[in-house]
Amino acid sequence: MSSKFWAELSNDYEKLFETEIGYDVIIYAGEEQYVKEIHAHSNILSIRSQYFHSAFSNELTEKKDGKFIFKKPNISPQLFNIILIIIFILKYKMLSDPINLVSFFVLGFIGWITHKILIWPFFVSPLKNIPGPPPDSLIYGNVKALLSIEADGFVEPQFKWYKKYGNILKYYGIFNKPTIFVADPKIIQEITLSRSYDFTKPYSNNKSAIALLGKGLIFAEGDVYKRQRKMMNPAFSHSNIKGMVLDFIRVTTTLIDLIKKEMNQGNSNVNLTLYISKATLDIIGLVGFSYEFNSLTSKRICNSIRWSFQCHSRYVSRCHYAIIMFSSYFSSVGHIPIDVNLRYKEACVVIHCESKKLIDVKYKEAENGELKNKDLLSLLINNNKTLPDEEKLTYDELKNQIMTFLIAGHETTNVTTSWALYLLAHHPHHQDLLREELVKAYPDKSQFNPTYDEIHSLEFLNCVLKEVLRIAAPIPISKRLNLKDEFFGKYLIPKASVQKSAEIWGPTAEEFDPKRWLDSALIKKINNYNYLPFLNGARGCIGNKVASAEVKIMLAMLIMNFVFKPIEGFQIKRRALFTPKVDPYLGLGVSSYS
Ligand code: HEM
Repeated sequence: MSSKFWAELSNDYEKLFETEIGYDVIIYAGEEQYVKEIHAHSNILSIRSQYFHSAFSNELTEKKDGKFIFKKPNISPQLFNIILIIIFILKYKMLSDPINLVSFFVLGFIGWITHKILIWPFFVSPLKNIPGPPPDSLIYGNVKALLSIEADGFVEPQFKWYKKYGNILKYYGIFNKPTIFVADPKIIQEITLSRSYDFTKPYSNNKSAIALLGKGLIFAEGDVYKRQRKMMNPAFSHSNIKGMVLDFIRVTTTLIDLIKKEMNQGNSNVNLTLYISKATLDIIGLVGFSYEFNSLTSKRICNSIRWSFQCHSRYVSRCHYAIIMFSSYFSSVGHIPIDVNLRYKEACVVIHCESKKLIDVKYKEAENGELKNKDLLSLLINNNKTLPDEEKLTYDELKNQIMTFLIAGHETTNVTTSWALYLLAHHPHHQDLLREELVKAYPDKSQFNPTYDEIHSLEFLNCVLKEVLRIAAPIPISKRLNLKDEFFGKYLIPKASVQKSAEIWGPTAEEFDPKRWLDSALIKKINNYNYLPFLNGARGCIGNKVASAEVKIMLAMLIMNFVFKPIEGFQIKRRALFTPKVDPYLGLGVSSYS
């Protein structure tokens, strides 16, 4: 191809941008992992990279008042590319020279792949000098190591890297995409607190989750996010959460009855995974939207339960994880009609229909005045009615919060309770100490009916929960993408690493020891940036008080009723995916405590 060809192509490209999305366009350069301004369209390389970029990404960013904001292109990138191709074909009469046309695409593709996998990550990327592990493979970089199942306790792979390479390191993602891990409390403070709005959740990684959850509080950004969070904060107030305690107790009582029933049938080794998962689903159904999933007691798997479990099992499956990773490069991968994609799509449709039904019922009830229930959704609807139009949540935004609460509030508390029981079973001394505290406070367990404040006044229970969240954080990684042109492109904040650093937690940092939370010298060293199971700052977990009260009540009631022990010869591993799960399941020896 002649330089004239590229120069003219450059003009076409520029015109297209000018007419369709304005001149001052910033490309969110997926392949380069940092936002880059297109200063001029004269450079052949940048045109090539923009062209290929636009073929594989679907978001563009615009600069306004010095800030980068995400902007959907007026035309889809796919359409954009098709238009470009048609222009080439018409302009250069490529159809009359098919060899030329094919070689254009083949060479372009080979060049792009070589640049992306072999040249850019090692020789061009601004991250090239940051230390970190070498890639294990050209295709999946270090991702396989990150996803490996941990058999030796709770030490995540990134923690091993962090020990070797320091608290700012780089690993390679799919196609050797360099990604930064930060375990430096000062940088974490900057990202989560002082400049939290300069760092967004990376859209390309979250496309699949957004299809499921919609842009509720977890995935909203910018001003939309601020409006949603401001509007939703009051629903999570201390006084509202106090009212949820009875629901936590009611569901846990059913859970205890079921475990007792299984024991009465002669089973002393119990698979607790499904019980706990169902209990936390029932709880979030009640406190989230006064919805009776009754998953613990119902034999029939009704649609609503099926969609929830379906999306979890799909969502965490390795195959789906691989698809999520690859679809951040090739969005069409998520549309290939294979089983995993079809079932995921089906789950999304069912979820949206169920959420719509739920919200329509509430809207109808709300026509007759204020909703009486104190679940989160009712509180949001009541609050919404009082707000001026510009502050209100739209119908879709409210609908998206249903799935947001369900996913954010079910899996996290499920995983926390499961690991708490596992750890207490493996540390019988701490299990005994906890039971001692509980029995002292509530000698008659049938009268266990604590208030919100009473449950938080139990000191050792508090230590146990904090330690579980430190050693087995349910969300061990938060991903962020900088919107400003930073030296580093993309930050991954491995909470697990700051939460297990020997510098802060001492030589027993990797061990489960709830008593460390009684050490006043240690407490002085702990801050919001070296202990962050709920993250902190503007995007910290809105449900942290709900979660703490819920897990504490479940644990307290289970420990007052049962003694948990490991099953000899049965090995439990930690599956290092989104919320690290118990693998294959939480099997524990259970005996009654009376
Ligand atoms: C032990 C249980 C829980 C843990 C450890 C936890 C942890 C977290 C973390 C780390 C984040 C920040 C994620 C990120 O930005 O990368 C988060 C966000 C969030 N969590 Fe939780 N969570 C828990 C329970 C809950 C519950 C019970 C609810 C709802 C009832 C909830 C609702 C949310 C929501 C809506 C967000 C998004 C907040 C925002 O961006 O403003 N979480 N959670």
